[in-house]
Amino acid sequence: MGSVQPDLLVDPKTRNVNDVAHKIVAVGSRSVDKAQQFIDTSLGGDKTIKAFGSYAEVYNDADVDVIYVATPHTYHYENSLDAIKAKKHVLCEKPVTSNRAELQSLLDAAKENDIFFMEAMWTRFQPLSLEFKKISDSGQLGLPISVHADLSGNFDIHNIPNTHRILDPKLGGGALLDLGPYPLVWAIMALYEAPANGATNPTITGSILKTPITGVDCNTSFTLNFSQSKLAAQAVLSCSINTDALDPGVTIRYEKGTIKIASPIYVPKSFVVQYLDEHGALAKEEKKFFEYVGRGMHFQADEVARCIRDGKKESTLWSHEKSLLEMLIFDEVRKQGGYELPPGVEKVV
Ligand SMILES: NC(=O)C1=CN([C@@H]2O[C@H](COP(=O)(O)OP(=O)(O)OC[C@H]3O[C@@H](n4cnc5c(N)ncnc54)[C@H](OP(=O)(O)O)[C@@H]3O)[C@@H](O)[C@H]2O)C=CC1
Ligand SMILES: O=C1OC[C@@H](O)[C@H](O)[C@H]1O
Repeated sequence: MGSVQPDLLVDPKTRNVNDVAHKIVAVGSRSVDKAQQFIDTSLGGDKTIKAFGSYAEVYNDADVDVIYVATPHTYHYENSLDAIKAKKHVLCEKPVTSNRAELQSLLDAAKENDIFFMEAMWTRFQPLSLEFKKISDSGQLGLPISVHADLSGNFDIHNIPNTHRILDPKLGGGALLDLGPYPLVWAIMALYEAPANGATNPTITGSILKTPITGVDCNTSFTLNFSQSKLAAQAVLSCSINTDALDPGVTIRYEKGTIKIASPIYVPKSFVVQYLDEHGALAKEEKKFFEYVGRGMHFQADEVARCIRDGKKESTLWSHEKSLLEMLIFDEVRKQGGYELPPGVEKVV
């Protein structure tokens, strides 16, 4: 089961949104009882929501416009493809697929079927991120020089079953695919999207330490050099499944200042901007706080609704190009780190 649904119940007016609204029409599960249980426990028992015992029934329901895919990573490709073939728009959880080839195949199918498709990179749409982007891109801090970002989580890997999605290689287990999208989204926002970079791809170096429990990546770090444009900047990114997250989780240094993003970096509630004087000493510090009703997943849902209303097939803020870059980076880091998914798991290679 996914996690965007409870946020869809929040009145959009609480976040000053008046132009779009959301309605949960159906919940699909491999078990109808589980679908009904989710409706009862997470969606207030709303009798108007249909409980289906298969995903196909959701894809084929005439009242459904958009499918939210929130199965384990290695099922995103086939679930999204089935939805697209049924002519439904798709919001698919991160990481969007197991590899870049699967994503390209999905994007081809979305184009052929004239369907909107977006990876659920919810962090990109939060008000904090929009405010961060204004400051970062304005030039008031000068050019960005480096991004240090980490997302780790202690999943108690010695005590959870090997079949847990975080440990099972068949489900794309490990740190990179699950947690890696979040340090990466900050590097993409600060560096890839920086006006001076002009959407130029970085060079990629990755290192992986695997857990002997199942062989998935336990501690992964990757660096991205953005130096083929007017920018000369480096992102140093990391993720682990056996330790807690750093706080602040993201530090971005610029020629004339620093921005520190509070943990958790997937839904931060504050950041600090430090302005340096001409001697490099701290001249001024500003802290910005963000509050809203809900967990913060509704902002991406608003984007999906607006794009579909306006006939768009992709979001500008989290475009297909950015998801493709993400998968290119993850493929390369897994290659350099020697983490191969079991044969047959990747449906397109
Ligand atoms: N944006 C965010 O903050 C978050 C995003 N995620 C993303 O959402 C996805 C799902 O994560 P999470 O909910 O923790 O995962 P779970 O392991 O809890 O699986 C979610 C559901 O997927 C269904 N499912 C379908 N096929 C399988 C299978 N072979 N094995 C196990 N479950 C299967 C099950 O539903 P059923 O039996 O009802 O069909 C299950 O309840 C991941 O890709 C993750 O990256 C996760 C957490 C937070
Ligand atoms: O998307 C996510 O965000 C929070 C993490 O704890 C979780 O494992 C991940 O899937």
